Amino acid sequence: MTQLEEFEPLKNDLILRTAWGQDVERTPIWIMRQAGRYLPEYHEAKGKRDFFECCRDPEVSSTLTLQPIERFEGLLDAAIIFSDILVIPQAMGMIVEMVDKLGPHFPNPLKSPDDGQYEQVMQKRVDVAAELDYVYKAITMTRKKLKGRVPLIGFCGAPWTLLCYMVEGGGTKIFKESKKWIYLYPDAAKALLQKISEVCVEHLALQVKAGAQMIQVFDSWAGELSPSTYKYFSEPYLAYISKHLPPKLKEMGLDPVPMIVFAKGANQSLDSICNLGYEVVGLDWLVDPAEAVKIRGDRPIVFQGNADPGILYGSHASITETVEHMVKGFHGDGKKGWIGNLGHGVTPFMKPDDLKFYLSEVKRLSEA
Ligand SMILES: Cc1c2[nH]c(c1CCC(=O)O)Cc1[nH]c(c(CCC(=O)O)c1C)Cc1[nH]c(c(CCC(=O)O)c1C)Cc1[nH]c(c(C)c1CCC(=O)O)C2
Repeated sequence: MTQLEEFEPLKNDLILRTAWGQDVERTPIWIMRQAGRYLPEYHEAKGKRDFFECCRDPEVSSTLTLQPIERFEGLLDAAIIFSDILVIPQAMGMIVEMVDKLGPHFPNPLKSPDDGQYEQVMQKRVDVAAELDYVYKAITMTRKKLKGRVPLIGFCGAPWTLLCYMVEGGGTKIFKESKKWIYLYPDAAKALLQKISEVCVEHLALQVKAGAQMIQVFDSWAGELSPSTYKYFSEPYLAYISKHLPPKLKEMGLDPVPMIVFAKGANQSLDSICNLGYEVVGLDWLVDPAEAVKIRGDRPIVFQGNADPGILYGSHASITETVEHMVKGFHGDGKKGWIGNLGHGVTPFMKPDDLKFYLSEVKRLSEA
């Protein structure tokens, strides 16, 4: 039994049926970063609160999660809990701040295996349930407020992407520290990746226990690795998560949930990503839908994506054209195997009405 009694039954389970590989009536759709700064109501609800303060307040987090569901009523087929991938480094004992207009900042990033911080992070026994209790409270509260309108997605960052943030101390264009870790201290990097992976499994399992009905692992920096270093520093840990989450859920008396992996920029490894044990593989816009379908072959993998988010800066005619191209490419073999999304998140500069048009075009053209 995954469902706590107080949750209403789902009125729209299209995305779950699609993720499990069933034939469906149309393509379900949700959007990465569908909640956030491009929505005026986000700024209003957030007020003067700091970003992580919003994540830590279940009432605020659930309000922000529901905003796109309410604005785009009937056009989104899933909600994603308002939280961040960087709550895991925080749970592991690191300080992370969100600096306005700059993004995340770690005042004390991990510098080398012999700085005291690394030792501390590696030694710390992480009590995930206690540290991230606010995420689970937000999920349970959001499930109640959703009243079964659409399923709720939980998520975490992939070990490789989290390592990048923990050693860089924030965003970067050159990945100097991350590359130093893998090329100078590969064993220490692998030990850290393993430790992060274990926290990821626990965090995902507890999100499902709290009410998440599907999960996504975001490997936003997968594209910074070469095919061979990706195999060594990212894939084994993505595989660790997909291998250990289902038995962990079983042990906790919970039903399995569909798992999505999004390894942005790692399209050269798409064939092996299709073997990682996830039901759904998220695609960025650098891979053509028909090409991805060819690489998938007859494996029962569902794709998610993948229009260039930049189409939302363009005309409605170009949005329609892009959606037609995706429908043709992904639906080559019938109305299954595709969850609509963009190839990455919406940006603060996009107009909600243009996103609405994209959502309605996927709906219209995929059911035709
Ligand atoms: C890399 C990453 C992060 N966080 C996340 C990723 C993976 C996805 C991706 O690749 O974009 C994931 C994430 N972050 C957020 C969500 C919430 C749910 C949703 O998708 O709507 C999710 C799923 C909220 C957020 N996370 C963040 C915001 C903006 C916060 C604000 O300034 O109000 C939101 C709404 C902040 C954040 N958090 C992070 C960064 C780099 C930033 C700053 C980015 C920027 O300035 O655009 C780390």
